[in-house]
Amino acid sequence: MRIAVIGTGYVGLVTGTCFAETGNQVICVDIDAKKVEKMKNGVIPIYEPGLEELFLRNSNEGRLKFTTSLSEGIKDAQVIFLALPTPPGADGSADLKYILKVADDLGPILENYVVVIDKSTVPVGTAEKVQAAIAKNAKVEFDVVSNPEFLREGVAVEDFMKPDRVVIGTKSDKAKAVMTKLYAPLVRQGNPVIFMDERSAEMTKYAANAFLATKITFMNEIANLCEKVGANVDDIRRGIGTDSRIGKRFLFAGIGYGGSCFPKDVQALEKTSKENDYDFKILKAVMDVNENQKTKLIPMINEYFGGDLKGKTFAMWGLAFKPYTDDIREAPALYNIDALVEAGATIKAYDPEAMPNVEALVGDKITFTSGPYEALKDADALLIMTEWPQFRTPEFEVMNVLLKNKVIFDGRNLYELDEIAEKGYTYYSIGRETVNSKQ
Ligand SMILES: NC(=O)C1=CN([C@@H]2O[C@H](COP(=O)(O)OP(=O)(O)OC[C@H]3O[C@@H](n4cnc5c(N)ncnc54)[C@H](O)[C@@H]3O)[C@@H](O)[C@H]2O)C=CC1
Ligand SMILES: O=C(O)[C@H]1O[C@H](OP(=O)(O)OP(=O)(O)OC[C@H]2O[C@@H](n3ccc(=O)[nH]c3=O)[C@H](O)[C@@H]2O)[C@H](O)[C@@H](O)[C@@H]1O
Repeated sequence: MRIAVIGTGYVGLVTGTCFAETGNQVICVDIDAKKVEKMKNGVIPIYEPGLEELFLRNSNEGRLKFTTSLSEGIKDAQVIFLALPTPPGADGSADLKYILKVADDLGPILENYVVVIDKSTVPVGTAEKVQAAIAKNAKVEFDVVSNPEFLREGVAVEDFMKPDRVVIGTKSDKAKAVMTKLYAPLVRQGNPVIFMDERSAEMTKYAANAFLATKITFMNEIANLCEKVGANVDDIRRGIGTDSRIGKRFLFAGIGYGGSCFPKDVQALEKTSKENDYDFKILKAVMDVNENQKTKLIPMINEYFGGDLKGKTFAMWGLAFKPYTDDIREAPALYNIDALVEAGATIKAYDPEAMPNVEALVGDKITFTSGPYEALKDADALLIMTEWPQFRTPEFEVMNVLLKNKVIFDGRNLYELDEIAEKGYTYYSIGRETVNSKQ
């Protein structure tokens, strides 16, 4: 099939590359000329495990091409994916300006029947708006389909190639047939393609993200209560996760959910509720709890240092909103940087992938180190913000020498309490008893 993908961010580039891998001819369109030039020269603009290999293979074999020209990109396309940003507008609702601009531009240049696919996360009713925007100037028949994406950053290729399910919202039989053919190679393992109407597909995406954000937040509240009653949230997680009705995944307590999607999508769904005169109380609580959770370690740090952080130096391990990505959008680390710097502290940070993005954002507000141990040198304490695997089994003997105080504030519960007590560390984590080894 001939495919155009408009927007080459995390979703667009993965979509384009993976569909090229399944044998389609793909042209990716982006307005960012620098990015397109890079990709034309075989340079992948984002870090996503496993993507580069597929990107290079399909580019070299001529199935994956790049352009800044919408008309060149969509010429002869049978399907057009819209993988454009839908950031929060000033009032919290999803801003559709990128989507509707491209829809406006598409109308006059369509030459044959085409299926236009909303891959972006968009509020209920957007397919109809896109349909209307294209129809204003279109001279040919077309369908607009809602096909939300459920991939996670860091495992995007695997999620895309082996989806738990594919959701397709359309009432058109013609579009249904095209979509069935397109996804056939990805759903061979028996994972279902679920057809529904456009509005239900749009709502499914928000329901999935809001449910997962709620699940995490529920565990964060259990963790907060565990700290008060002297229970261990990791035991609770094991104790409830084994119940197949609850499930083992997305039960990890920590310093809140971040990323480009959960925060904005929960907010946008709450906004949709409000617009429809529905008071979605759980969503409001989820946002409220998550806001506080992000800087949950700060009072603990203050407690340890007697309320005065002026002149203190903190080593920070992890900046990305989660491991295996360089994405720092809504990363809890950023909120902690702000709070600590405001309190007069200095931060030396290390992250395997996200440092360039943080540097571009905060400049010399903090310093960056070339490895995790370098960050510890003369630091008053270690803070853990992201659970990169390399932080899980550090060399404590090396750490003992570098850190001024044997104290760790861990936002991701990387270490066992008895192990850390044995090493002589004072250890604050989430939803677990504090290990106090202070002399
Ligand atoms: N990042 C993720 O893990 C997931 C994101 N989504 C949704 O997918 C959508 C896209 O998200 P990301 O890929 O993260 O966005 P992104 O911000 O990484 O990429 C968007 C791309 O679109 C380009 N663009 C903007 N206007 C354009 C135009 N007029 N023509 C061509 N290109 C244009 C930008 O230059 C950028 O390269 C959002 O709605 C998001 O909520 C859905 C599932 C997962
Ligand atoms: O719409 C989207 O963009 C995507 O949003 C999330 O994917 P992503 O944001 O890439 O990352 P997740 O793995 O879901 O993690 C999100 C946040 O929740 C946090 N989290 C996750 C799981 C957990 O148990 N505890 C927890 O605090 C992570 O640290 C991270 O900050 C969803 O998992 C995807 O299905 C969805 O497609």
